[in-house]
Formats: sequence, structure tokens, C-alpha cells
Amino acid sequence: MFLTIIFFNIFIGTLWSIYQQRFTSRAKKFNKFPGAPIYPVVGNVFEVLGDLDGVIERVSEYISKYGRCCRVWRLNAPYIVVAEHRTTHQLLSSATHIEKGLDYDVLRKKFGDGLPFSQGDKWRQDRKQLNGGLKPGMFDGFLKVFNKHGKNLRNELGKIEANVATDLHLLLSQCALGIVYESLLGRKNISASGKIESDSEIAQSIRKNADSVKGSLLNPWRVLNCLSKLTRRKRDEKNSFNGKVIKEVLQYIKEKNETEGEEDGEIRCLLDILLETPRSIQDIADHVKNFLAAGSDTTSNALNFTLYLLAAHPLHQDIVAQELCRIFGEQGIQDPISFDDLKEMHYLEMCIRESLRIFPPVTNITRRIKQDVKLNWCDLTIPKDVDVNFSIIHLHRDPEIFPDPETFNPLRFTKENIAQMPPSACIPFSAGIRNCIGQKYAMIEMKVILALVLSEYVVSTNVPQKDVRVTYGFITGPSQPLYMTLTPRKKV
Ligand code: HEM
Repeated sequence: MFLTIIFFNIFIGTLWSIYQQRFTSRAKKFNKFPGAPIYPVVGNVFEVLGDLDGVIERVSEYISKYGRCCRVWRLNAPYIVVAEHRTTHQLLSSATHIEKGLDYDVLRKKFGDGLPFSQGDKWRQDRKQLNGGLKPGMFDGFLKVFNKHGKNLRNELGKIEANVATDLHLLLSQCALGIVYESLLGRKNISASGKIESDSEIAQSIRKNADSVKGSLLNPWRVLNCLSKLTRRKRDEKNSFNGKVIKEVLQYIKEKNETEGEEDGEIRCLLDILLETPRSIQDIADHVKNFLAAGSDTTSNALNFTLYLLAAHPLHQDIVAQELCRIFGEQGIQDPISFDDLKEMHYLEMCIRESLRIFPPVTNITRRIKQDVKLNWCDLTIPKDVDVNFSIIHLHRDPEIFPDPETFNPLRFTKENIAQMPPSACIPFSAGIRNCIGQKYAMIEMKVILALVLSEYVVSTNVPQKDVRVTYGFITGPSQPLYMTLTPRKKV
């Protein structure tokens, strides 16, 4: 009897799945997109899933078989993978398609309802208010912080033994986290080495959280896995990432109240802006968690990849070094870098943009389509309630737009070449009204840090670029350390 009930349920479940995948009006429109044969219940999950380090390659294969705008059934959930600029531009430039897809549910549970994950009116109001925290008037203060932490990093790099190949990622992430911590969250408990004194419980929590969600984005089995972890998380809430951030926020409010009325000439930080409107402590903590993660992991991975690419391509590194020498003279960077100096760093900026193209720290983003969208370059319609995954890394490697896409060539980003590029062909910071709020901040930060490092050291590597693989996650990094050697420039 028991077995009969089980078989009956499996039978009904399979029929239901066949109906969902083939006979609903959504499925009929969706299945017009090219894609692999559909199997009841599992759909196409086995085509793209598997070990995390190989997802990029498997998606590349799928795209080469079915095209740059193709369909995937993840169980019964329809999913369009987009890696071409026309669909990307049409959807991301619209103010309608700003809701995040199912992929973000796992992240939302970890990081709360901060800016990257909130929806509807909450997102609109928060974004409007937080834009004020990153407006031009704030950048003088940010620049001081970038300079201070950049110099700390330069000193830390000086302690690495000469000619020893080293993974710089930890130092770069401590630097990037210290910057966000101080400039956006007004916390100054930074030690002389540039590390946050409490390190780095919060830093460790961010890394742990980021690691645990890696891969859950594409993998339905991992979603289930995460749910079980969440129940465990509830039990030791006090020691969780969330608990630690709440403690920091309460401490900040206490210190702010104690020093109220005192003019200390310090910059107004993002937390001050959040505190201007009535919010629960949890809501503030959610924003803080998101800014800590979105503002540090992304930038540190971009710095790591850019340094690596310059190490692997010494001719381009020489051009950057000459540019810095022209701006700062033979003696290197003595005074804090100013906005005028930054304006002169054209080649360095082109190298950063090319690095963000080849190794975008956010490899893919997802939007939930809320109404049917007829694509303006072909005869296909994306039905409503479908998730569209913009595979930024594959979009950036479209050979029709970027010939020889894996070659590091910063000249792709001269002013003239950018003007020729189709809109939305290169979008490391996403595009449209839901783009990265920290884009300008990140670009200035990276230029300051890289100028300070590259004016002092020659970076080299033995890791061939063809061996570098990236993990597929929300924020991604190299799957193996990018070992680099630093030699003081004066000794070369
Ligand atoms: C190289 C560095 C960075 C890259 C490549 C990057 C990339 C991105 C991308 C692709 C998105 C869109 C995500 C989506 O649509 O799902 C995004 C959103 C966001 N980023 Fe960045 N980011 C960087 C640095 C930063 C920094 C420094 C901050 C903070 C100061 C920041 C804060 C945010 C926030 C809060 C959002 C959500 C915006 C919203 O939904 O309105 N990011 N970022």
C-alpha cells in the first residue's frame, strides 16, 4: 500500500512536471528559445551543473551549442541564459525589470534585505537615500581613506620576502574591507598594519558566508543544503555574522550619541545617512552586511586579477609604470594621490577595465521578468515569471565584440574604442537603474591602490593565464591562488 502511494505520487509529480515544462502558455513561449532536450522533472539541470570550478566551461559549451540567448529548465523553473549585448541592453536599460530572480533567495537569507536584494518600493526608497551617501561631495573624505589604506598595504607588501611567490589575496581583501569599514561605516579601529582589530571576526564571517553561498546560485540541490544550514544558524544567532554586525551598529550609535554636538571634522558616513530615517536595527544591519560584502570582496578580487594580468603581461605593466613616473616623478608617490593625479592615469584605468572584462568579479546576475518581453532583435518573446540570467563573464567574451576575447589588451578601452562598443557589451558593474551603486567609488579606490603598489613594486608571475579558472558564484575569484612575486622597483 505504502509503495503504491509513493509510485502514485511520483506518477502525478511527473505528469505535473511535463505539463509545466510543455503545455502552459509560458512553457510554449519559453520553449521557442534554443536549448537542450527537456527531461521530465530534472529539465536540463545535468547539462550545466556539476563541480563549481567547471561551471563557466559548461555554460560556454552550452552557449556554443545553443546560442548566446538560450533556455535552461532548472527542474520546473524556466531560466534564460543571456550572453549577448542586445538582449542585455534591452532588459537592463528598462526601468521595469529590476526585480531579482530566484537565485538571490539563498543570498537574501544570508545577507538580509539590504540594497542588492530588496524589491519594489523598499529598494526605490533605500536606493534614493543611499545614493546620497556616495555623491561627489563625499569623495574627498573617501580619497583620504583610500590613500591611508593603500599606504598600509604597500608597507605590508614590503614585509613579503623578495622573490617568494605569494598569494596576495588576503592582504588585498583586508585592505578593501578596511576601506569600506572606515569610509562607509565610520569605524576607525584600524591597527597600524591596516587590519581591522576585530578582524576579523567580521571579515571571517563575510568570507564564510560568501563561500557557503557559492554555487548555490545555479545548483538546486545546494539550495536544499543551505536551508538545513540556516536552521543550524538560527541556534547560534548570537555568534553569527548578523549578530556581530548588530553589535557593531549598536556600538556606533552609542558612540555617536556620546559625542553628539562635538565637531570632530570627520566625514559623514553611510551609517549616518541610514540613521536619518527611522529604521529597525535589523534593517540597518542588513544594509551594513551588504555593503561590507559587496564593497570588499568585489574590489579585492578585481585588484588581485588586475595585478595578476599586469604581472602576466609585463609590457603593459611597463607602460603603467612609465605613466606613474610621468605623474609622480622618479621618486615615486610621496604625497597622497589627488583627484588631479587620478585624471592622468589613463592607461592604468584601461588596464583595470580590461581586467574587469576578462575576469568580472560578479560573473552573473539574475532578473525576474514580470511581463512578457518581445525581444527587439529577433522573433522571440520572454514570457513573464521567467528568470533571466545575464552571464556577464560570457557576455564579455563574445568574440564578435571582443575579437580574441581571452587576450589581455587594454587598448580595447581607449576613448575611441569605447565609443564604438555597443551599449551593454561590457557591464562589470551591471547597467541601468539597478547598477552598482559603488561603481565610481570602486574605480577610484582601485586606481589609488594599484598606483601605490605598482609605483613601488614590479609584479611578476609564473602562472600562465590559460591555467586561471574562476569559480562561479555571486562574487567570484580564482579557483587556485594567483601566485605573484614582488620586486622593489628601485632594485630593478
Ligand atoms: C570592482 C568592484 C565592483 C564590482 C565589479 C561590482 C559589481 C556589481 C554588480 C554587477 C552589481 C549588480 C548586482 C545585481 O544586479 O544583482 C552590483 C550591485 C551593488 N554593488 Fe557593486 N561592485 C563593485 C564594488 C562595489 C562597492 C565598492 C560597493 C560599495 C561601496 C558596492 C555596492 C553595491 C551595492 C550596494 C549593490 C546593489 C545595488 C542595487 O541593487 O541597487 N559595489 N555591484
